[in-house]
Amino acid sequence: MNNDQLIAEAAAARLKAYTPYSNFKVGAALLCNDGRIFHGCNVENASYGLCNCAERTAFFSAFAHGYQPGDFDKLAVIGDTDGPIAPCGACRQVILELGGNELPVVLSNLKGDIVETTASAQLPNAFGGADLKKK
Ligand SMILES: O=c1ccn([C@H]2C[C@H](O)[C@@H](CO)O2)c(=O)[nH]1
Ligand SMILES: [Zn+2]
Repeated sequence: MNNDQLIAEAAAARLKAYTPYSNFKVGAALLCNDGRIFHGCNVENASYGLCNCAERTAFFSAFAHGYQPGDFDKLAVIGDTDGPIAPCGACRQVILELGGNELPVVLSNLKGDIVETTASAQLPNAFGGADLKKK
């Protein structure tokens, strides 16, 4: 599965987004190390703070199907942005913990701009589970 193929999966998921408030649709595709792909789209709510991003939808779907940290090979995300989409801070935090520091993250847009980065590069100096264990 190359980047273009995973981006195409994210683009297909994007079309399922529920976005009556922002009309800004985002898609994500999360590749597992057994080859399975989980899709995510943003799902909005009239109570705006309850909106869930495409990236977190994809991860939460994978966990609901029994996948765990360490099971993922790559995340692709696509939105109708000028440059490659930039995941929000909340998603960067979730991607880092559930996907792991080295998870490749492929960010793209409808024009075909693509950048490949990693979960940890997207959130330097992150708070994490290890911090909770300090007394
Ligand atoms: O990377 C991103 C950025 C934004 N959104 C969603 C959240 C909200 O539904 C809409 C506008 O912020 O786009 C995502 O799903 N992923
Ligand atoms: Zn987000």
